[in-house]
Amino acid sequence: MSPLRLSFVRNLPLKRKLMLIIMLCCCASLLAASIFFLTRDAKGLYQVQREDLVSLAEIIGANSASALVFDDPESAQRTIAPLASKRSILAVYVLTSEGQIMARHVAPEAGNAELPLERLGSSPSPAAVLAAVETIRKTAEKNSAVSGFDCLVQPVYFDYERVGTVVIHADTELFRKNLRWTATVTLLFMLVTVIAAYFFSAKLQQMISRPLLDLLSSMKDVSASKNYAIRVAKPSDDEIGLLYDGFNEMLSEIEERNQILRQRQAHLQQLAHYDPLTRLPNRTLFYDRLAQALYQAERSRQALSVIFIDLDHFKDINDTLGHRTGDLLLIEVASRLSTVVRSCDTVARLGGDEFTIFTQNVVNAENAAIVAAKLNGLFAKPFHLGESEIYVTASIGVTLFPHDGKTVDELLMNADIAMYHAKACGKNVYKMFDRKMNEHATERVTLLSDLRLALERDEFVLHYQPKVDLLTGNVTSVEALVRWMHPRLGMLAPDKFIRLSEESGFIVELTDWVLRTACSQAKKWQEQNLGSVRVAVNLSPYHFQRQDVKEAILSVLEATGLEPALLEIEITESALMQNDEYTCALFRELRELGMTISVDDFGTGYSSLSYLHRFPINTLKIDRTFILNMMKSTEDQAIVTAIIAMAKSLNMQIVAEGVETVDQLEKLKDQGCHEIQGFLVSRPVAADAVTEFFTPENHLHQHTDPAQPEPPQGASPATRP
Ligand SMILES: Nc1nc2c(ncn2[C@@H]2O[C@H](COP(=O)(O)O[C@H]3[C@@H](O)[C@H](n4cnc5c(=O)[nH]c(N)nc54)O[C@@H]3COP(=O)(O)O)[C@@H](O)[C@H]2O)c(=O)[nH]1
Repeated sequence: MSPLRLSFVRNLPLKRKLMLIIMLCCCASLLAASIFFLTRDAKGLYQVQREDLVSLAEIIGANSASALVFDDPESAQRTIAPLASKRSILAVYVLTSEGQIMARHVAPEAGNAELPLERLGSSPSPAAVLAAVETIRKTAEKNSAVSGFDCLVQPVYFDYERVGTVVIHADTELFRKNLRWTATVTLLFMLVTVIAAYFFSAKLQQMISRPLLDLLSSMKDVSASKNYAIRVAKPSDDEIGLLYDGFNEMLSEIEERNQILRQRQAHLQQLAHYDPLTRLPNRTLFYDRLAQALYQAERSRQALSVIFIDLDHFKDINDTLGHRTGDLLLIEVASRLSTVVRSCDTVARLGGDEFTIFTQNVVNAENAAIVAAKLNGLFAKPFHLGESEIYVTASIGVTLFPHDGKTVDELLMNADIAMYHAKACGKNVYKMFDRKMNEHATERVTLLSDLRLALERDEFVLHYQPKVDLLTGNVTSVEALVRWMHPRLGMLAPDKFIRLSEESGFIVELTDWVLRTACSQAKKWQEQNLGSVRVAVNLSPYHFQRQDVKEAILSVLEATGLEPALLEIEITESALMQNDEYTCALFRELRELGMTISVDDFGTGYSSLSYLHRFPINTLKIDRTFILNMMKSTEDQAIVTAIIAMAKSLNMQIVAEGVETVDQLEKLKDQGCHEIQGFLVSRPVAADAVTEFFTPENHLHQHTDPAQPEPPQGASPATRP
């Protein structure tokens, strides 16, 4: 079959295909059966006719044998005369063995038939007769029943000797009639059977195709409705039933996968839009909601406030009490913040300890300030975090739409700027945004870009402040304190740029510079025969985020040639607690190399006695706020006493920072403090002025005036009486 036909069949609907197959099979088998039976019937009919002819010929032969022997044509003619009444016999000839026709009977109906012996004429020659008889015999052997007549050549014997031949021509009409009848019946039977087969196959194809079509329609339903909970009822237990089972199983699997996908999608949605720790909306969702709220507010001409909240000293809490406590604090803060706002407002966590809120339908700035004050009040009560109870404050910045800004970015930036101002104002307050604040922010950005160039331009300078032994009055070491000679703003103190350096990551480069400059200066002093002047360098907590602090310090020592024993590392209490395993190991190594490790601003952090004990620390420097207040506050006095006692019990050296008055000095002496540092001795001075600390006349006992200003670079310590 051509490929075109095949594809035509292949593309037929299933029920047509089934019908076609059934009908083809049925017709083919009927045809084969009909041909078989028709052939068999034809053969049988022909056989009967032949047998009749043979027995007739034998009878004629037997009766005409004596007539042939005795050459009696009349007797032979009489023998065949009764055949005239037999309509099926067309002609009968009795021939002598020499070829003479002794008797003949030709029926009138034989006129149409081309009888061979009749074609020879009325007196044929014996040879022609014999030749014609031979032809008839050969024809008879071929069973030529369809040539219009049948013939038979039968030899006649007398005493086992052939005496003649009987030739019979019979009419085959009856045979053909019978055959036609059989064929007609067969055809009719075929027709009836085909019709029956058609109806039967129609039923059968329905049995097969209906469930398949039903399944197909269910599939379409599922596909259109996307309802994978649909199940199809199995019509039977055969292969089609299995197909239904398979379909149902597939739906169950899709449903199950969809369920998982939905869960994952919901989870992703949650992750994409919510902060996993506090479950508050995250930055993305906050931006989105704020954008929508701004759109609404603009249409309804209403005001809206955006509030930025940043926890004060959150890093210290994280570093000292651990990240778990930090997390608990954030969760608790989130829950407190949510109590203040209405359901139409949004509280979000932007990241770290930064929270944002927007409140809708704000009547005026006072209204927004009330909310900010309420938020501020949330931090008045302590936070119970596991076993700890701590007080935490927050700095809050508030900005208003449309007054301060119109876009999400603008408003968030303003609220952030206002929050920074709240921090700068001593923290634990809220500040309403003011356009002037922008100028400060711009200044900050300018300062940051200046900062990056300052190293190249050699704008940093170190001042040194001495620490004096209270027993001997001698200077034990000098602390290197950086200053920035800003080309436009003049001499800037570290509090103007250290935090900015830390936030921008510049602190690493700056600390490297301070370390290198301080060490090479200390080496110079040594070479100037001032003796061994130990120099103390402040390391920022951010500096410890690099893992090669030790290598950086050693390479500076190697480059400058300073002995490790002449270097003191100062680190704040909060930095000490951060990354404690690493810091502890680092300090141990630095101490083993001979360096001194001091903890700066001690008392402001949260370190416990047991915690401190684990660190290889040489010196504790009591924060200057305690020294400043110790004369008027018994509490601060008690803290100073406790710190001194604790340090002594841990065999640590004690330095009191910020000593400005003789009273403070005397008190500290009484308490058994080892060293002091402060304006009473000297303000930080330029490197050249340091030499004076080491002359005998510049002894502690001569220092009296704490109020002198910080001297210009190169000036000598102004504290000498
Ligand atoms: N990471 C780094 N931090 C540094 C570096 N240089 C300084 N700093 C830190 O900056 C903070 C401010 O320092 P500074 O303005 O230099 O102030 C120091 C002294 O001037 C001041 N001081 C000393 N005595 C008195 C006093 O009697 N009264 C008074 N009101 N102030 C006084 O204290 C500062 C030194 O303090 P400390 O470091 O805690 O010993 C300051 O925290 C510096 O640490 C740097 O290179 N890297």
